[in-house]
Amino acid sequence: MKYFPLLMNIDYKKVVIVGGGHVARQKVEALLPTKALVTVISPAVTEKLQHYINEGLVTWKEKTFVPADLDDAALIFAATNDEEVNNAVEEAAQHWQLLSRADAKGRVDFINPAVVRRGDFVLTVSTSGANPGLTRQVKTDLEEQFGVQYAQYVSFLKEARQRILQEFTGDEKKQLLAALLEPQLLQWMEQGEKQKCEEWLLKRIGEKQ
Ligand SMILES: C[C@@]1(CC(=O)O)C2=NC(=C\c3[nH]c(c(CCC(=O)O)c3CC(=O)O)Cc3[nH]c(c(CC(=O)O)c3CCC(=O)O)/C=C3\N/C(=C\2)[C@@H](CCC(=O)O)[C@]3(C)CC(=O)O)/[C@H]1CCC(=O)O
Ligand SMILES: NC(=O)c1ccc[n+]([C@@H]2O[C@H](COP(=O)([O-])OP(=O)(O)OC[C@H]3O[C@@H](n4cnc5c(N)ncnc54)[C@H](O)[C@@H]3O)[C@@H](O)[C@H]2O)c1
Repeated sequence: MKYFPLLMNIDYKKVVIVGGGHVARQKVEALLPTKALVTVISPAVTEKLQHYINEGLVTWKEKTFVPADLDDAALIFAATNDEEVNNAVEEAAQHWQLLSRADAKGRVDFINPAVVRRGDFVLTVSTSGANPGLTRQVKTDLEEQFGVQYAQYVSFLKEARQRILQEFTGDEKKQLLAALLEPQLLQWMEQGEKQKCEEWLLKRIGEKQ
């Protein structure tokens, strides 16, 4: 299967997860950084999920699945350990609702990549379902390769780029945008020397207007 990768804005959209086990917990954790409105449908939930429910981060309907649970959902996760229930979720999902089945059976509108988040910097990995274990392994490698300092680095790059776009045009703009990716800036950020990055920028583009 050739999946189409994208980063989706699901803020304030309803997301229904059917099932309250470890896989449901993984899906919830992937959704937590967003402002999606998440409801879990399940007679039981894991301890971690119970914690998110207590914190008001997720709504829990303590019951078995019925089709009306999917009303108004933009995204649906069928994540129970019972293929019949996952089939019932699939049957109840409207054509305009996007469905993901954790058991990878039947209709699967989307699958979930592994995600490494460093602020605005987001790395995703998938094997298109071929081997989720490899996906996890590569994610772990990426976590090491792209450490937490990337959040600050990308935040600096964002602000610097916005200023360049506002204040320069043509070749000058192109050259400044290219210079911004000099390895030296990342090295300074890794050494905790953000000030040097700011100075570097000021030297090239002048004081803030
Ligand atoms: C990335 C990640 C995100 C997430 O879960 O959201 C994710 N699986 C993760 C881990 C993981 N999953 C499994 C293992 C055990 C090793 C193994 O079985 O290989 C491990 C490894 C571990 O946990 O260490 C078992 C498994 N997974 C699926 C099936 C059903 C099947 O393939 O038939 C079975 C067998 C169940 C059974 O035994 O019956 C199916 C899917 N899992 C996917 C995503 C989608 C394709 C991802 C891709 O393209 O590679 C897809 C198709 C659907 C979906 O769920 O979206 C998450 C990364 C963790 C992280 O981020 O750290
Ligand atoms: N995508 C992945 O990463 C991945 C990994 C492992 C397993 N899986 C698949 O996902 C399934 C779920 O795995 P798990 O580890 O979360 O299982 P689990 O046993 O921990 O959890 C299953 C959950 O489904 C709930 N449930 C059962 N019947 C229900 C119903 N009628 N209505 C609502 N909820 C119901 C249970 O209460 C439980 O909370 C597995 O069976 C497997 O097919 C996927």
